[in-house]
Amino acid sequence: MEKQADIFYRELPKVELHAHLNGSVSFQTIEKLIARKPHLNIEHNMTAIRNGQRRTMDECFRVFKVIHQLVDTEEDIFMVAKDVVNEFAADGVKYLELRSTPREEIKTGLTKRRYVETVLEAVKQCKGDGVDIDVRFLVAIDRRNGTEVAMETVKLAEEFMLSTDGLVVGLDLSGDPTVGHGRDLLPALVRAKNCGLKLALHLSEVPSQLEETELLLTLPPDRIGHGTFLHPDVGGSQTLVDAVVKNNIPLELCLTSNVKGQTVPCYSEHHFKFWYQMGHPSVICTDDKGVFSTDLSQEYELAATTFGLSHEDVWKLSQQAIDCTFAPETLKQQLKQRWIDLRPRVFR
Ligand SMILES: CNc1ncnc2c1ncn2[C@@H]1O[C@H](COP(=O)(O)O)[C@@H](O)[C@H]1O
Ligand SMILES: [Zn+2]
Repeated sequence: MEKQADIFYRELPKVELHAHLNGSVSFQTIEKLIARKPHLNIEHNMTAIRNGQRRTMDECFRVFKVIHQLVDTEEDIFMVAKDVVNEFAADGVKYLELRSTPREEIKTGLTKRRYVETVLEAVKQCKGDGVDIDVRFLVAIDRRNGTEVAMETVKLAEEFMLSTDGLVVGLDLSGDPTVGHGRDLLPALVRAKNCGLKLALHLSEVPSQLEETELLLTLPPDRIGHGTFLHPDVGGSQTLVDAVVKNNIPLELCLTSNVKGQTVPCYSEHHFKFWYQMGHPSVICTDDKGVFSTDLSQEYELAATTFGLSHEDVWKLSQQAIDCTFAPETLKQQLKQRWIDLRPRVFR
């Protein structure tokens, strides 16, 4: 991260709903990982995209491969998860839904189950340490791994949902959007939905996925990641927009991620404008704060300066995000009270 957001945005209580664990690893944590694994010869410029730089989606996905090389043991995952949770808390995030793809690393003996357990242990330790943030977890399906792995992942997520006292709340569908087809993953997603897992799906992140998007919208998902190419001006369709509006599906919008990954030409052309103007539930998120060198305060500030939002508009935006969480009703009420309590301090 190169520049800090204005104090208003940092003190604003925030909800983060779209954060991939390994994309959220900070510069400082990468330093520690590089020191643990000097033989990999990994340098900083291979793990983060600085301000002003742009990458193709393909290049972005190569960055994740590098980070995965650095994060391949239980100890690494534990440290990464703890650091990421602490960093979001330090940035004023009061409620975080973290997502990550369970990985198996034969070399280090890591299993998918241990992977998830380790992340959850880190989250619990943060809670025990009194870190001021509520965290929930979404198990991620990487779309490039196909039908069987997707089904396995859903079964794992289901088990964790039932055994973790509400810490695991849902499922994410992510991975390189140019690889694979949603149709192959539909049975797994249907099963997830039927067993009570909430669905947060990356949808229409790249152009020309009308058919896949239409199909996945029939589920329907509980939230949409990006939805960059849903609306007709960019090759989507009114039918898709209508389906999203009719089902009132909130969008998770990640400005810097989309601009640096070049699916959106510049901030002012971000589809935030389209959905926000319609009054559709839109939640500002980071996606990968480490990889894209940002944080949630900066993303709120960017949205405000780009689209001329007042402090009052920004406050409403962060407050309305509470209703888009997968948190139980009691926690939503607690969060709303937190916002009321914190308001005088933010607007002092
Ligand atoms: C830039 N837009 C994006 N589009 C789609 N998937 C993305 C993504 N950013 C991140 N991921 C998904 O998250 C993984 C890294 O975190 P975890 O190892 O799961 O914690 C990536 O490998 C990819 O599957
Ligand atoms: Zn994402």
